Amino acid sequence: MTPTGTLQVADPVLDVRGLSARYGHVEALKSADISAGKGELVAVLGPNGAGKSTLLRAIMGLIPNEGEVRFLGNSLPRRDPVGAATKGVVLVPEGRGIFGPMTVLENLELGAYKIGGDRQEMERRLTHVFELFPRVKERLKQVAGSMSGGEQQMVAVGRAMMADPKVLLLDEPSLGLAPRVTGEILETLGTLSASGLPVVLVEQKAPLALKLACRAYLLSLGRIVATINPREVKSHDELAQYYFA
Ligand SMILES: Nc1ncnc2c1ncn2[C@@H]1O[C@H](COP(=O)(O)OP(=O)(O)OP(=O)(O)O)[C@@H](O)[C@H]1O
Repeated sequence: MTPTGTLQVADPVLDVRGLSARYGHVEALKSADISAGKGELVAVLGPNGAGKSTLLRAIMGLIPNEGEVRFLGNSLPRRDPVGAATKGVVLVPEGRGIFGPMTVLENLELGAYKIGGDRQEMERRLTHVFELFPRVKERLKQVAGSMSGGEQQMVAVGRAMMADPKVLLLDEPSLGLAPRVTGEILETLGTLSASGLPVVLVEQKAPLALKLACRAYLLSLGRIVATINPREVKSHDELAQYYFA
């Protein structure tokens, strides 16, 4: 796992400028700027309640927001999550959001609902998911809710890939998972970004995310307080000043 890319993105696929969001009186996100270009995996780090999930929800238009989200050079409408997903901005939410009573295959096929009855395209996308997560292929008929947490996360990422994303947003995919399976999933995200797909990874486990990311944004109390080049972080203690500020 090696960091790729640079701190400057010339032509970002996703370019978030001055994005703010509030819940009632709580200003959860304050004028955040982040970007992700082709082949980049960028991490969003920060302690509990820093605003990481809010940032992803605001990018998707799931919550009221101010500011601008530019995607492939055009502004996304402020509150149109379905439109954003249809264009290729795809979120793997915290908690995975898979449909427990449905089979693994049904969950995956739902991710590609846009293509309708095009079986050939469906098979092509499924093959790609099986290459990424061979274990998923072995469990296609299993009810998704009966899988382990790690397997469910693989299905969640797989379902997002079935939508043929142009940028992939993930909210703490490692939550509650054992280190080995977390490593497997993060390594797959590294493979995806190396193949060109921009990935925005919200993660509390900073050391893991920094191994993969070309750039990390540190959120604290709703504000991006640092943009980090992971290659320049000598020890995790350097980040602690922001976590405990
Ligand atoms: N639905 C909501 N209603 C009111 N306040 C909320 C809501 N969701 C989040 N908040 C508040 O907004 C702030 C940011 O929350 P957010 O979930 O974005 O943080 P986070 O960095 O993702 O935290 P965690 O790592 O614990 O998931 C917190 O103060 C939180 O309490």
